[in-house]
Amino acid sequence: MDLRTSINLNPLKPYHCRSLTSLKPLQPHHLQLKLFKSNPISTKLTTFISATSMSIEAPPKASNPSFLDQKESGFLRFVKYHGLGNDFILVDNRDSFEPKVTPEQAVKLCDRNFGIGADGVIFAMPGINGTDYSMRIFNSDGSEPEMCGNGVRCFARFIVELENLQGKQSFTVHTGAGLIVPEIQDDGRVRVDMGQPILTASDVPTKLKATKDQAVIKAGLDVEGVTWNVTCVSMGNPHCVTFGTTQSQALQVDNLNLSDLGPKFEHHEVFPARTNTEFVQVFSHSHLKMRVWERGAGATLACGTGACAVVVAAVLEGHSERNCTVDLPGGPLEIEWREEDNHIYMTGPAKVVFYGSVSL
Ligand SMILES: N[C@H](CCC[C@H](N)C(=O)O)C(=O)O
Repeated sequence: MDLRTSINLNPLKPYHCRSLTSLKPLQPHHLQLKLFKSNPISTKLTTFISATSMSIEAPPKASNPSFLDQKESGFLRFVKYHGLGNDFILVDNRDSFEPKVTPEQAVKLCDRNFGIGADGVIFAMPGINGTDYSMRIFNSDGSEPEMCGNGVRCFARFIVELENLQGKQSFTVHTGAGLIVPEIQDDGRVRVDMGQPILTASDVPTKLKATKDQAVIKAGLDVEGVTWNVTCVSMGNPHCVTFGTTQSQALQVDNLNLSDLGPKFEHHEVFPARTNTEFVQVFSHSHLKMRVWERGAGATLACGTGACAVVVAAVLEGHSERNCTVDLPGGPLEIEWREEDNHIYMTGPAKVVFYGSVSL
């Protein structure tokens, strides 16, 4: 893999690194860093930099689409985005329903040591059944989830760049979770209609016995001898939300060892499609804090669908109101589970990190 990166990034947050032994290590000469002082399109000046010193400005304005239009044979152009540190490689796939990157290539691209580094790869594809666009995503382990909340905010910003749109914009997006409608707000954040939560146990899916109206609410889940109280919610993708164990009802989420706990939930036999797991601390009836172990991606800095599932579980268990701020390690999301239409609305940022091209 030959990686060429034109960097317009804010200082990268320290990320967890994934070690994948199956990858051939990149040779130093493979990595050609180009620092664009401004918009990568118009810049003639490129400065080759030593890796030790980088003073980098964010681009003065979003790049216009010609960066992505330029076709370098054998190279895939991409834009790196993040939503509260949950980061993605975005690919302009509007000309085809066939992803330009295979799941196996996605694993290599997502690797934080030998690739670009990301929690997933997201494809902007043509619309389906009359929607403006469709979105597909591969997790960093190559699996394909139904939906991604932080990802769809990045997707919306990406579309604005590609189509050179200005101001408030809203699109219809077909996803594995059904119709999703993101809207760019005046302050640049993205508000997303995430649809309705799915609570029927068999649809999450989970084999746990329903505790109320076919839903699994505050049920006991045994994880290596410890019984956790869990509520299971699907946002198109499965979530297991816990506020504590039968021994300790009030979690201190910063004290949890997610690397140890997370996989035990993700691969638990009661979750036939695996699960994302959210560990939640309640600050007040409108303020929650969570950490997440994501299916197919591990501990991430944020999870949009997870934050939605957390508010649903918090309301159902009586911990919170329907309007909440959810603090994630990467920052806060505003979540509203609206009673009138039973839809969940998520509002949060999505930021460009850098533009690049990579040979597959
Ligand atoms: N790993 C998740 C997909 C990404 C969800 C998360 N990044 C979000 O923002 O919703 C899954 O396999 O269901």
